[in-house]
Amino acid sequence: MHSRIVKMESTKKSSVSSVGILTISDSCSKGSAIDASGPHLKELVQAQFNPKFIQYDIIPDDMDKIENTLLYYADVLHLNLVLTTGGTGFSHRDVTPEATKKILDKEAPQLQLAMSLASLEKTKFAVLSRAVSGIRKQSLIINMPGSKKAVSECFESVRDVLSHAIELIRNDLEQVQSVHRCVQDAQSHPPNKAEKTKSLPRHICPHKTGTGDGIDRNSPYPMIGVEEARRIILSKLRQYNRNEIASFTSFESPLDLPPFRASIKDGYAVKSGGGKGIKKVIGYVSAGDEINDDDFTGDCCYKINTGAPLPNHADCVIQVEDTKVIEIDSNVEKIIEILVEPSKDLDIRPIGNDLWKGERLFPDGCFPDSVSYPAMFASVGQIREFLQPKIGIISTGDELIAAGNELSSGKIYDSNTVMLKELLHRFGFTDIRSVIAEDSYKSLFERMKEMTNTCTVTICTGGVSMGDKDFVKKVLLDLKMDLVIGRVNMKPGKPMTYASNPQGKHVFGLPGNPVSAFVTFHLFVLPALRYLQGQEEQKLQLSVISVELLNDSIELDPRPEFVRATIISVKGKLYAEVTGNQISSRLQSICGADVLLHLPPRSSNQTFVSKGAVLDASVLKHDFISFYRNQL
Ligand SMILES: Nc1nc2c(c(=O)[nH]1)N[C@H]1C(S)=C(S)[C@@H](COP(=O)(O)OP(=O)(O)OC[C@H]3O[C@@H](n4cnc5c(N)ncnc54)[C@H](O)[C@@H]3O)O[C@H]1N2
Ligand code: MOO
Ligand SMILES: [Mg+2]
Repeated sequence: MHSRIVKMESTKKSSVSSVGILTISDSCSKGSAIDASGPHLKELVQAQFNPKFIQYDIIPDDMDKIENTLLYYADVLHLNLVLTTGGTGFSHRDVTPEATKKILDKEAPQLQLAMSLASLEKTKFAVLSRAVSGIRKQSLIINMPGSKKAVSECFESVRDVLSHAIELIRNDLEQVQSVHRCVQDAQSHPPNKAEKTKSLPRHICPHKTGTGDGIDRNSPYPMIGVEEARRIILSKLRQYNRNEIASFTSFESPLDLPPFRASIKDGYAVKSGGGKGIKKVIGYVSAGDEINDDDFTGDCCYKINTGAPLPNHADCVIQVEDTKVIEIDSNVEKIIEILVEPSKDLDIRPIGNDLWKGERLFPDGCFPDSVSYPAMFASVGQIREFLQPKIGIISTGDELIAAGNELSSGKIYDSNTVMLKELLHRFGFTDIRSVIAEDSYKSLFERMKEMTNTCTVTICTGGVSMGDKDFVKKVLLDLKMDLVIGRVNMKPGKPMTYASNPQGKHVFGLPGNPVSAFVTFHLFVLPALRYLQGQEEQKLQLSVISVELLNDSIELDPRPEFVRATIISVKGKLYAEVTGNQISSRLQSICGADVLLHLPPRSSNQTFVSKGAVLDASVLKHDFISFYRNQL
């Protein structure tokens, strides 16, 4: 897919602030034809709406690609308006309407009628268009034919109603989503019928999505679920960084291992044809010796060590335990007796037994990690470090003083930088730089620009919530990054922010509270870093186990909660005990934290979890069992 993001400064306000233009054409996608209708649509859209953001792509006439791109535009980019051009006719490759119908929530046939009537005034061939229009989530999607003239006519016939159509879609869905969120956050108080109507949203939802200014001071960012946030981040990584990820299937061994026939035992190299009995010891072979090519008779043998190269004319090794010394002189064995019948190839590791020349270092389904990757390369003579994404840490805050310095009034020590560095080391990431940014727009803008220029992943802490010095989101938008996550429905970590750009740069704006940063690092940053190391997608998240709760009772929060807990093994069964007060400023709650317990959000039929509840828990470290006991 050829992809280009065009962003413009807005001068007049329009409700159409983000537009997708999708050219669907085999020949334009291959480069054998030049797309005229897509760029023309872009000019028309720009003149009509002056949107802040236009996403323009060219893809072939392929059902799956069309469907996936439309889903990406509607579900991930949340574009207001999506105009497709091409693939609407009668030829066998034309499948745009079929792919579009598959993803629409509602059809809007009158838009097509308006466009058809306008086109029919110019040409009777307009009846040969099968285009469809409709709504998916908050996006209005309209198919148009694949010529410059046709898109002009079609756009002209509907352009005056598009802005209003989008206002209707956004208001409607905003309302529904706000109610849904309130239900999620406070399920003990489900909205009644009146509350669901547009004019009566009386229930004050603490997490409702607003404009963030004027009288509506709620965050303008929708609060999405943890799983949805993970999906969005992964889709961005796949979109922007897939090609950078090394394919482990391509590494082949340049040599055989072992490179020679090697003895598996300490013993005697013999000719199996010589049978058992008395043998004259005609030499000693140790690991590292050259391969011996001298022929010998069946009544002779070589003393040999494990790993030593087998003499070329021997075909069997008899271990020391199956022999007897008959004659020895000054510690040098002269004659021995073989007590068992020798058999060909016994205790010999053939050439290429462990890895043969041309064999893949990392077979299918077996992905390397920070140990096996450099070790496998070293075994075939190559020095290779495991993939190390460049990582930048920015801690924001005028209050921060680095440990080791004197604390003055109103200041606190910076623990986030140290914690994140140590976590990165724990998980094998070494290419790290860090900086502290002051709580000013200028300072943060400069630090963020610098970091995003040099690093693939920037982990920023603080400055993502609602304060007048919380500049992270604004800076990311001004750096023209796609800010696709502004809040997540979780505790702690609600203001978690994520943005990326087509250059494959990713920024995680973690909340400043130290425990919120700890939790969101594990749930969102670590999987992204693992992706960039080439890890298998199923292995990006922390391992999840089942544990039994030891605490008497824990009150549930309206948000799903990730609670730090210590693991106790009682005869192999795993129990979890919460690490004290869980307020997100109390760093001490990560002391002794072996897992993050997943607590469900409060609901009308569940307001707390009690002792004995079986819960999922994300494992934070390898040595995750703190105590072993015989009984509780
Ligand atoms: N009006 C609202 N206020 C807040 C909301 C909200 O929804 N509405 N959300 C709260 C939640 S939840 C969190 S979490 C925090 C997130 O705050 P920020 O990401 O904006 O972070 P800061 O304001 O910069 O700092 C918060 C807190 O953390 C301390 N901090 C920051 N950096 C460090 C560091 N490197 N080492 C140690 N401690 C650090 C900072 O001093 C503050 O105490 O917002 C709530 N507010
Ligand atoms: O989500 Mo904040 O992280 O509750 O403290
Ligand atoms: Mg703040």
